[in-house]
Amino acid sequence: MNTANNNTRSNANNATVLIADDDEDIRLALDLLLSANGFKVIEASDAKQVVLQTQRQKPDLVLLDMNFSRDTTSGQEGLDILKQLQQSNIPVILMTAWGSIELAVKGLQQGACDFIEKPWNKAKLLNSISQQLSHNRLKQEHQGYRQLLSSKPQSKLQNKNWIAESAAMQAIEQLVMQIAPTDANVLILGENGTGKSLLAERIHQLSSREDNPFIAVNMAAIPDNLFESELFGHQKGAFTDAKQHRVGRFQLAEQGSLFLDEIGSLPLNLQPKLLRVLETGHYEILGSSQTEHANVRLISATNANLNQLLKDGEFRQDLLYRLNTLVITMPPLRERLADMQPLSENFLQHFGQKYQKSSLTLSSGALKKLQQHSWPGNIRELSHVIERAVLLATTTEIGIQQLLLDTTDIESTGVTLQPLEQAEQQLIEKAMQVTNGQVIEAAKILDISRNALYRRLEKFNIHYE
Ligand SMILES: Nc1ncnc2c1ncn2[C@@H]1O[C@H](COP(=O)(O)OP(=O)(O)OP(=O)(O)O)[C@@H](O)[C@H]1O
Repeated sequence: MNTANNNTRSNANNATVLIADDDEDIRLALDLLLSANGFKVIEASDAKQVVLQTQRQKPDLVLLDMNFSRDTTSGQEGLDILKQLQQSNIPVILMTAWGSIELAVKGLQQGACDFIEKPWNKAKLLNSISQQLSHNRLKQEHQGYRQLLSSKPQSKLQNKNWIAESAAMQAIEQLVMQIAPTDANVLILGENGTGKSLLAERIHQLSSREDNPFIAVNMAAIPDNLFESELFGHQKGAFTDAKQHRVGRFQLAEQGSLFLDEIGSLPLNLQPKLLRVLETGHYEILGSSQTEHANVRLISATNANLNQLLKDGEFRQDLLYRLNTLVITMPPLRERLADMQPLSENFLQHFGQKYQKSSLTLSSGALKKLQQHSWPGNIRELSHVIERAVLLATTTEIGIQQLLLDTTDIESTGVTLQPLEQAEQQLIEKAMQVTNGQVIEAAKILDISRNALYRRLEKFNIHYE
């Protein structure tokens, strides 16, 4: 038996097909063909029976003749039944007389999924039935997933406080408020643990798609040979290991947002496929020849240097242009020191609850220590440090000792030995830069008074408002 027939058999899987035709000989011929290929067959010889059989036996597919009464050729009868079948969500394949393309097109426009000309080609007919059955199965599975997703009690973001008090984060907030309601693709850049994933979800929550799914995919965690199936889904039997149907992430995110994290990990040979969906909205489920249409907003993120990947020929320029309609660069934690206290207090409260230690506070020494650390792992690292401190706490105040931060930070911040006054000037310039020139906030970071900072700004001739 050839592969097409094997696929038909595996897709038949006891599927029930209703043959709706007034010609007894045609019903018999089709019955023989379909039964021999593993389908359960029921029959209807007039319009009334079609509706009745559909309600009672709930077939998985209907093969519908367009002209029930032998002497009519208008096809109106078939179109009328088609309309009634639409409500039941059962796929319908039309059977039309040879040469009646116009009628077939009308049927397709009104919701039929395919058409077959009489006299039929056996392999073609079996193939079409098999494809429509698996497509419908995928559709149902997909609806099931979406119901599951929409019944999620709370999103990740609703459980978390979004902290953005520093000047750098305030600027990002302003941008997010502007771009979230649009459908534009967004690329989020930034070091590990800076909050790229949380920001992606925030953009989704602030968009008109908020009631639809937010689907996140970590591209770095997918083996190369499974990318296509992960993104676009596959049909049973599409490749050796495809034992079950799989709904792709594009389909799951339909009407919602798709977040592709670590986009730099997308293999070069698959980049044209993603580019095609972004350009045309079209893609195919693996193993199916039917073209699907995606309606998703794409948010992607990476900590990789995409420009370097471009230079090295590992990332396509045209794909980057599609992804980076809008770019947001998350600042590292060491450049948003005004967020250190609220972030730490947020984690203190969270882990205090988790480990049943209430009313925990940070000593001023501990806060200063946190502000001096270089945080290569950014907010994720801060959350781990605070979790450990909560576990180690013996009183309600967390001190420097519980933070267990070593003193090697200076090396990792890349500070070089230089005249003290020069270092002072550099620190002040940096503080003014990360606070967007806000003197009060910069003074807080440097832990000096506002007047002391003004004096130094004058001394070093640094511009301020
Ligand atoms: N603005 C914020 N307010 C509160 N918590 C935050 C904020 N940003 C990030 N976090 C927390 O920091 C941790 C890391 O965030 P997230 O996973 O979004 O970072 P990421 O940049 O996507 O990391 P990676 O690059 O490793 O994928 C999470 O626990 C997240 O809840």
